[in-house]
Amino acid sequence: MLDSGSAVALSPIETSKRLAAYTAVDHHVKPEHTTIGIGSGSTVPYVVERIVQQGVEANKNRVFIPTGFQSKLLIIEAGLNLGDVDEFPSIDVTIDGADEVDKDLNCIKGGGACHLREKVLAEAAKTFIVVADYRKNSEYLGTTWAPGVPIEVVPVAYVRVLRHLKEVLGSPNATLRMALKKAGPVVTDNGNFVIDAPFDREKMMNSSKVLTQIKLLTGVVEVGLFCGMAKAAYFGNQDGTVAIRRADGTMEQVVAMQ
Ligand SMILES: O=C[C@H](O)[C@H](O)[C@H](O)COP(=O)(O)O
Repeated sequence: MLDSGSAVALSPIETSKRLAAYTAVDHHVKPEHTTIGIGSGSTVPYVVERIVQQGVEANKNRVFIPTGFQSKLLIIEAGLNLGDVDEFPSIDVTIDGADEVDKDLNCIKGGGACHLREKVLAEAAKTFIVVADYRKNSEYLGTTWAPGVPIEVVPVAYVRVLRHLKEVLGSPNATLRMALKKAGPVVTDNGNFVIDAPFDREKMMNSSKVLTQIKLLTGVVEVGLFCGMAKAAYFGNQDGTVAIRRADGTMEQVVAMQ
């Protein structure tokens, strides 16, 4: 799982993900960091790959905290020390993927239904960094990520929440996320369902308001809108560069180290 960077030729998209992940690790996972949050999705394996490349000595006293089942396996398979956020509630740096990131670093997350634990680890971190390929780099949320805002909801409340989203909050196409290789809905690592709720451009331009409105609905556990949380986002580009967008408004384009 973790040898994708060496012998196998990567597709342009995978190469972009790897560029972003490697650069973010090089910039933010430093020798003095001992607690590191590992996010979910298809970009994060490259984060783990780069951390492993820092060597056994660098990693022997570090603890890695996963955001779900997938990242837990990644940590174990890489031979890194596994911890949990209830034991390590303060994390030096968390690096995670995103489904879309806007110009102010607000993110849609939860395409893999992991956004509850991801948000816990993002909040627990002194530094929260996002890594993604160039397709996720948008001016406004909802531009390229069509399914909508992922919402984790307790099963007993999903019908009520869906109705409220459609009839009151202005998301007429909100749907319960269905599993692909199982009959019935996607069930999260926490035993809950996921609703995907698309909103129009005008609403998504004020994503913190959308977040607050949804979060107030009874039965909603967490919303896949991460507003004002990321310190920086790293986007791997097709030309081999990485675009870095920081929370302080600065932007930079760097040539990535392989
Ligand atoms: O629930 C899943 C997460 O929020 C992922 O971090 C997100 O879907 C991005 O995944 P990928 O790196 O595969 O695009």
